[in-house]
Amino acid sequence: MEKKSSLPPPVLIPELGHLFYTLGWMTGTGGGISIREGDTIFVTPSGIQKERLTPSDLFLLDFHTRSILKAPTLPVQPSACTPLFYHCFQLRDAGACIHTHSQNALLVTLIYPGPTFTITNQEMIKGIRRGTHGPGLANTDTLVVPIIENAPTEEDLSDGLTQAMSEYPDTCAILVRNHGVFVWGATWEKAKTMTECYDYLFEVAIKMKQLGMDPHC
Ligand SMILES: CSC[C@@H](O)[C@@H](O)C(=O)COP(=O)(O)O
Ligand SMILES: [Zn+2]
Repeated sequence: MEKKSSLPPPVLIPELGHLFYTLGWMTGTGGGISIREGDTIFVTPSGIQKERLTPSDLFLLDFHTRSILKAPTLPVQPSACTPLFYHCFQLRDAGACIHTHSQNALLVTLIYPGPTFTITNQEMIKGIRRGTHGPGLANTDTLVVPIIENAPTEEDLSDGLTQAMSEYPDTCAILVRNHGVFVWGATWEKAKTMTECYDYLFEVAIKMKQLGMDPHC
């Protein structure tokens, strides 16, 4: 059983931003984090260093109307990823969504030129769920992650993201070529641990290919 965090999202999100920056997932202001708590969506501000966020930097939005309930005092907009986070909340019933610019995520989109990343026979596949609320996969299952093409703005990724969500109903992640990955989960803990498992598997696949090995065996 997972321990429930008592940290409110405005405290938790800056902590996660700092951690993800140290992992190289959210450098140069890239990436984003959003958490849903009931009818309130907490989202990172646009263009702000993720490792330096404070609780007062977070936006609070209404889940149904998308209107801003609370904004930082700084002249700043909610993350450009906000429409994509909403797709995760509204189409996949996510409780949290993490967008990283991890180089592992980016590189697999280059070494898998087709529409999906796949890997099998890895222990860490067991850390990924079949759909937002489904059971964990088996280590012998083939993990499939759709890859969509990048676009000039984050908002332009909406069509590709929603199409991939409907074509791959079991996935909890979507890769964006030359860009990064969106991962969601039922809770922030599940979104975080699955992002870690996905990133680990992306890195393993890159290294296997470098060694001339096949990630599908
Ligand atoms: C380094 S700029 C990256 C952005 O264009 C975007 O891809 C991103 O991930 C973050 O957008 P933001 O609006 O700052 O939350
Ligand atoms: Zn991005």
